[in-house]
Amino acid sequence: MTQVRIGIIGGSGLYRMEALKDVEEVRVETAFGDPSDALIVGNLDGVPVAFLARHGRHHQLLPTEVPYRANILAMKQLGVEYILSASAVGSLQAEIAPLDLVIPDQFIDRTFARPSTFFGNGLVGHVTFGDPFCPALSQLLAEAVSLAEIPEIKLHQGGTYVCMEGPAFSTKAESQLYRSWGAQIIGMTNLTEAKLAREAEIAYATLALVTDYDCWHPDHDSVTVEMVIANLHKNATNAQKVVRSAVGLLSDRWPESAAHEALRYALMTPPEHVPAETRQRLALLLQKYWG
Ligand SMILES: CSC[C@H]1O[C@H](OP(=O)(O)O)[C@H](O)[C@@H]1O
Ligand SMILES: Nc1ncnc2[nH]cnc12
Repeated sequence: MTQVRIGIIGGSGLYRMEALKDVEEVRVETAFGDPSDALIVGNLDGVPVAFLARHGRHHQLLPTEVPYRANILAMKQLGVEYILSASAVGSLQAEIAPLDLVIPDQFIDRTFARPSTFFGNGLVGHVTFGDPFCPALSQLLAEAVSLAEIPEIKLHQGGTYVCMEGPAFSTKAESQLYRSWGAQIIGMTNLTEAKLAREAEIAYATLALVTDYDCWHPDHDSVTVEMVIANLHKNATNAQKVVRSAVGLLSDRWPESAAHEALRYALMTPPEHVPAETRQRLALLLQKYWG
């Protein structure tokens, strides 16, 4: 199978990368089912990458329905070591305005109806997740924003992303609660993806595109899909420029990441006590340590 080291996951409003050349649609089957869509393998300025539309190319999958495990495992099967994610988010703070960019560094997990681990079925593992985004990859993404020279776009480096279950947006009481917790942005997808990427030893960073003020701001209307889409259309081109320059930087540096060794001290169950079927299903993640 084609091998690529860089994966790109596009969220709401980013269903394809226009600058991708020599594209091939790869239907990847995984032990956790089919990914959201075919992976689009091609090259960005000569660098091989694999692109995946998180909700499917026609946006058919709810945040709860996205097959996150299959998506991450499909990336791993292609050889991906770094994932750049692009996501639409609401702002929970006045100084983070619609159309701004945020590179988050923390999460608060409010999801409750989706699998978020590869472990279980006789294999217990606990990965370190204190820094849920890869700091080196996030720093590189910030440099890519400067390199992309996007006029009048403000970048916020760092920030806490509240990951809610959805699909309905938050109530005002919830939105105020998250503000009181000091969180900066809100979305419905990234926590699950980042956790699974960590378990798969893939470095993960997010470029968050702010589309709205959720529903807490007294001077702005509550978020609607129409609002999100209108703002995404305005900055989807910017997102692609940033991702493109990030891929260029990444292919020069291939930074070290603690994520690449995340399973070294995470596996609790001795291999001889793990059911053969579970070992088989997770072979790609375990083979480095268990042969
Ligand atoms: C269309 S608004 C809500 C939707 O947008 C975000 O998606 P993604 O993270 O894939 O860009 C948010 O998480 C919700 O899924
Ligand atoms: N306000 C919001 N809440 C949750 N997810 C979002 N995605 C974009 N805006 C959002």
